[in-house]
Amino acid sequence: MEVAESNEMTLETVRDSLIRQEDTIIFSLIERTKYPINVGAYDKTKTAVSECSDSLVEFMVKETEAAYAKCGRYENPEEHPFFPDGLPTSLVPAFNYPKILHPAAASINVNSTIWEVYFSQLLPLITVPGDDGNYATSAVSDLACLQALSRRIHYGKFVAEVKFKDAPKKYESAICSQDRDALMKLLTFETVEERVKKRVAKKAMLFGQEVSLDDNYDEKKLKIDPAIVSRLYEEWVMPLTKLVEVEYLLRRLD
Ligand SMILES: O=C(O)C(=O)C[C@]1(C(=O)O)C=C[C@@H](O)C=C1
Repeated sequence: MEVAESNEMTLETVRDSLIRQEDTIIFSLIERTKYPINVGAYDKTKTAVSECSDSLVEFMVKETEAAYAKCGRYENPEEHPFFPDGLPTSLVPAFNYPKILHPAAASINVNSTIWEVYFSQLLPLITVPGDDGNYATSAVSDLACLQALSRRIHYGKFVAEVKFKDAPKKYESAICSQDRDALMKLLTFETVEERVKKRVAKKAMLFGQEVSLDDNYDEKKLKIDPAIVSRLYEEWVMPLTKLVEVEYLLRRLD
């Protein structure tokens, strides 16, 4: 299957986009740290929404995504809903997005894994225990984090497309034999990953600093632990991006 030229996308430009997206992710995580974990927002026994028995956060995300869908957000190949079933159709004129990806890309959505990892592992690391009742505000903040992470992780489709276009021969035999491990090896650049981990830690330190015009403030007090941000990238963000890359490449010759 032929896919259109990658409209000037290169490995450098897709990596630049991933670097820019780090800022969005780190700022959204910093926002979420303002509130304690507020399990009430996720616990169906505490805040289940009466009509549908969803947790508050599920309800909010579904309702928000329905509005986004009507505005055409999910027509954009960079955007992926967390609850794709039964979304309304877009009510706005279609925009002609450049056809960069293989059509099979549309079937790849790892948001259910991102959701699970975010609430069970990531959130407890970046928040303090406790409950201040700010459930709706925390849930809005969660959605911002989830969307930023989802966009970054699914950007793996574009990274994989550029890698494939740059060196189709390198990937073809692993794709033909549907060899996930071989694909994973081929697309991994350990030195790049090391730089990503260091850079996100540095950004977390810079973005999370107190800024004051007074002399007596603690400039070492950080809003988020840079080591945790680095760990999130190492353990979840990069592995899930690579999972998306593998899933994409497996279908690239369909
Ligand atoms: O930059 C790449 O080549 C990517 O595929 C992205 C990424 C990442 O998630 O940051 C993933 C795999 C590589 O090993 C390095 C980095």
